[in-house]
Formats: sequence, C-alpha cells, structure tokens
Amino acid sequence: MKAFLILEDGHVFTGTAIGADKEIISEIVFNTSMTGYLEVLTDPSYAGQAVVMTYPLIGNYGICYEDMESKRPWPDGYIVRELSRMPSNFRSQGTIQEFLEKNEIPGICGIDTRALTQLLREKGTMNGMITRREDFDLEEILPKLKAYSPTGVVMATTCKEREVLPGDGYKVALLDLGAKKNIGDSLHKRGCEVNIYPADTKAEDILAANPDGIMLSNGPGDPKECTEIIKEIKKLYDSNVPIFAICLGHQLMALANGLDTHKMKYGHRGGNHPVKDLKTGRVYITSQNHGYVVDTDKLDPKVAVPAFVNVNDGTNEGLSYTGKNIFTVQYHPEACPGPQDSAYLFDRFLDMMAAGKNK
Ligand SMILES: NC(=O)CC[C@H](N)C(=O)O
Repeated sequence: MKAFLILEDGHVFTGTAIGADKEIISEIVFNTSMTGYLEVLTDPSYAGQAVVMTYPLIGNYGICYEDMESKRPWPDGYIVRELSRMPSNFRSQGTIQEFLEKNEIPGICGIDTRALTQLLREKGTMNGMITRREDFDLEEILPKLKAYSPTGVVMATTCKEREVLPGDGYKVALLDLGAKKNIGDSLHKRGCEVNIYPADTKAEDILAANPDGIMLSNGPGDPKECTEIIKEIKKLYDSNVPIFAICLGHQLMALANGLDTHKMKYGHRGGNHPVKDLKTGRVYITSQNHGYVVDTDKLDPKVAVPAFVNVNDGTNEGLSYTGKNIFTVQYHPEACPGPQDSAYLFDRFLDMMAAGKNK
C-alpha cells in the first residue's frame, strides 16, 4: 500500500506504508546511526518527533526486547529507505513491522531518505505528515503542519511513580525527564542505589531522602517549556549535592542559572559526533540526540565554564559549574546506541560523590 510523507514546505515523498494504519503530524528529524535502531525507537527524547534513519537498510538484526531503552517506542512516525522483512539474528524476537504495528506507530519506506535528509539540512528541521490517503489536499494540510509543535512531552514520557534499582553504593536520585534506561543502569552497574523520580517531583522531596548525588536525565521537547521543573532544579543547584546532567538535564540546569537555549537548524542525532574536552584537548566520538543547545557566548565564568565543545560546529557540549560539584553534558555517555567512549563520565560522577561524602 502507498504512503505519503508531506513536508511543511510542500514537498511530497511517495513510498510504501509500514507500521500502523494511522495518519500523523510530527516534527521530522534525521538520525545518522548505522546500528541501534531499536535504541533510537525506544529513546523517550523522540516523543513528538518522527525519525528518518539515514542508514539505508533498517531492521536486519530484528527486534531484541532486552535492548529497549524504555518500555515502549516513542516517535510518532518512522521513515526508512528499506525495511528488512526477514531479520537474521539468533537474538531476534520479531520484526520492526510487527513492533511498529503493535505500538501503533505508522511509517513509510522506499523513499529517497538521502534527498529528504539533504532537504532537512538545507532548510532546517520541518514538520510533516505521514498518511495513506491518496486524495490529500495540500492547501488544507500545510497550515496544520506549520502550526504543529510538540508539547507536554516530558510528562508523557516520565515514570508515574518512584522506582528503585537497589544497590549498596552511593545513593543517587535520578530525575526522570524521559530517561533512557542505560542512565540508571550505568549507575546501578557501578553499585549505586538508584532512586528514579517522576519529572514533577519537588526538590524538597528529593533532598529529604538525603541522596549522595543527583542525576538529571535526557528528555524530549523544548527545554524552555519545562518552567516548573526548572524552578525545582534551581533548588537542587542550591543544595550543594553533587549533580551530573545529560542532554535535557544539561539544558534545564543552564536555564535554571539564567543561561539561554535555542533551537538548532537540524540538530545532532547520530553515533559519531566528535566532542572536544576543553581541559585535555582530547576528542571523543559521542552518541547524540538533541535539537536544542545552550548559548554560551555571554556565559559568565562566575556561573559556569564550557567543558566540552562540538568539533563540527563549535556548539556547546558541556558545562562545569563554578564553585559547585556540578557538571553537565549535551551528549550521551550512556550511549545505547553509539560509542561507549564517554562512559568514564559516570565514574567521574562517582568520584564527585566520594569527595562530597568525605567532606
Ligand atoms: N536527548 C535529549 O535529552 C534531548 C533534549 C531536547 N529535547 C533537545 O532536543 O535538545
């Protein structure tokens, strides 16, 4: 059956329908990872977006439920060049087609994803519609596409109640803003007791449990939408408990301290983004998934200093907060998918908690 991807600038791509029989409007973003499609699909940061995979063959090693980064897939839609119909892998428990259908996610395959990605790079991220309707009316649809913006996505993805990963080591409070599973797992693996809190938890409740450290997770949407959470994060900042933050958590900590964020032209989503540690000059290849970035041009060194920078476009990739045990990164040390080169940052967080305990 035919499906259509209609972009807000009027471009229409015709392909084959995959996944669920449903029409969606979403923000179309592209991811350049060559593997790890299940981790991408189950990363809650994609809530409110439809993902184009630039790698031309997706699904060839099937679906391995153990690799999921959350309890379900989050993108509104899925766009690929070729979808593997016959996965070959001893771990495989199903196909992407079944997985998308079961989770009510529509998609399109057989379109020129390279042309689509070039368009998104030239014009910037655009909204779009995936539909199976052949009689669509562009005049009626385009204003709807232009008006779309994802809202309320953090509360849609966060856990509903506190969850605990037991451990004998440091006690970490993980604020779940739409967290990928491997953030909690990376701390749990290092012996931590990880207390996972819903995104709307008050700072007082988190601090009352006396954590050794606080972890702010990744998450979907525009960071500036999270006004209430930002207020609580400011209180966590004031508490002097060591804090490590990833992606959305990094952006919210910046906003809590008077910095600004802006939407990038087409964002960073993939598994090979080079990031430079400004202290050592060493470059790490990192996993990334973000559309917003912290502005550092007017950064007051009394508040924070840039710790990492993106080698491709010079955008900020991390901050170290002055006089505080707080460091935050824009990229994904938890990987999944992508290189694990930055996993040492979790060890750095443990060192920070050790220093805090010895005080
Ligand atoms: N992975 C994330 O935490 C993404 C943060 C934010 N939603 C952005 O797109 O920039």
